[in-house]
Amino acid sequence: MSKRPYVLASAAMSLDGRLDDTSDTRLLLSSSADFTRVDRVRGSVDAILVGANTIRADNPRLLSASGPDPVKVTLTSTGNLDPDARFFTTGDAAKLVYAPTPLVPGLTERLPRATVADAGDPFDLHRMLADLAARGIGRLMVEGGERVHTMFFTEDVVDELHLVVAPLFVGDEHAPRFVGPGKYPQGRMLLAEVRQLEDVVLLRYLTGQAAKDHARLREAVALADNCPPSTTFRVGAIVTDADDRVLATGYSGETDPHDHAEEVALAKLGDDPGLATATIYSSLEPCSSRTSRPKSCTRHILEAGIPRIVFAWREPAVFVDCVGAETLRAAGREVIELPELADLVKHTNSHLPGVTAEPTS
Ligand SMILES: NC(=O)C1=CN([C@@H]2O[C@H](COP(=O)(O)OP(=O)(O)OC[C@H]3O[C@@H](n4cnc5c(N)ncnc54)[C@H](OP(=O)(O)O)[C@@H]3O)[C@@H](O)[C@H]2O)C=CC1
Ligand SMILES: Nc1c(N[C@@H]2O[C@H](COP(=O)(O)O)[C@@H](O)[C@H]2O)[nH]c(=O)[nH]c1=O
Repeated sequence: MSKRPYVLASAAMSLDGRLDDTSDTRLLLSSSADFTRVDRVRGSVDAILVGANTIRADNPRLLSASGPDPVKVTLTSTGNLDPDARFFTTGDAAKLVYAPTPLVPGLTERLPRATVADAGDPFDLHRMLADLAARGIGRLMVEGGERVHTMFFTEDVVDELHLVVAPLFVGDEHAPRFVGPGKYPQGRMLLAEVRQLEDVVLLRYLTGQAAKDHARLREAVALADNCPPSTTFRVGAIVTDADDRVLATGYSGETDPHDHAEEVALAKLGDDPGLATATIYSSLEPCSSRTSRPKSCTRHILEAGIPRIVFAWREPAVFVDCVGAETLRAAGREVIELPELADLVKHTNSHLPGVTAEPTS
């Protein structure tokens, strides 16, 4: 299977599941606090995608005030796009238009501010995603509308969904829905977060590997409850193989007061061949320097050859300035941070100076 970006689908819908009404003006479903959140998510991704019909209906800018503007992406089968639409005229980031092969030369001439990319003939979503990955897009936010969300979900290429429910009805059967009929992946998604933002509710769901990572990391976080009383960090770690089977677990102080969770788990594995395709889950960013022992957990992970590291809480500068995540990334390892679980970890570490946790769900 070809490489594709991490796909985050985002939508705001009414209580009757509509993305908009059928009037000429765009229906604001999000609250002001939610628009601020959406702006932050836009600032955290590499690219943002909407369907050509959303450009025609809303004339969106798709910019971010809170981060670098993401690359803008759209897709069309007709080429019916206005070169003066705000999608093309606002922001400095690149604009990409994916179209079926026969349309590419004509559209390239008509849309001078954009790069028109070949999506195959017929249009191939997987080819488009592979092309985005090849252009360096690691995280793609998909804002809709209905046809686009339907296609991404039925093709099973969504990793995360941010669904906002607004407290109003649209009541028009011609208004666009969040998604239409189709053959969707079976099974339940993982509900990772529920957040109230003024009068709307954000539901954050995860699928596939993203859901597995979240669930395993939660287990690693809970392991830290076994740590003996300590004046340093209380951390839990789990090593899993390529099939998500647990190879080993560890927690701080498990056998000796100086033990770190990751080194305890790794010491149980020796040179297990499964390490070459393993993932290590740690509630805290792996340490990059130590006073009590010669090797940092970052060094242990590098020497064990583990290719994937998932952690929740970036180490705060309580004792040292940690560069574990940067060091592992620089060495070519895949490092995934799930900050939504950081408050749980802070809660277990509230004995440390300056560490306070928000209430957790
Ligand atoms: N509330 C919210 O969060 C959001 C609401 N919206 C709303 O959604 C509505 C638009 O939704 P909808 O009408 O479904 O349109 P979409 O925005 O999903 O765009 C559909 C268009 O995208 C292109 N397209 C889709 N699939 C393909 C494919 N496989 N190959 C080639 N091109 C493809 C086609 O363009 P073409 O016709 O040019 O061939 C198609 O008409 C608007 O009212 C907008 O306000 C949109 C985003 C977010
Ligand atoms: N109406 C609506 C959304 N609509 C999305 O926002 C786009 C407008 O972007 P911009 O012009 O940059 O502000 C619009 O085209 C559609 O993709 N999004 C949401 O989170 N909540 C909402 O209620």
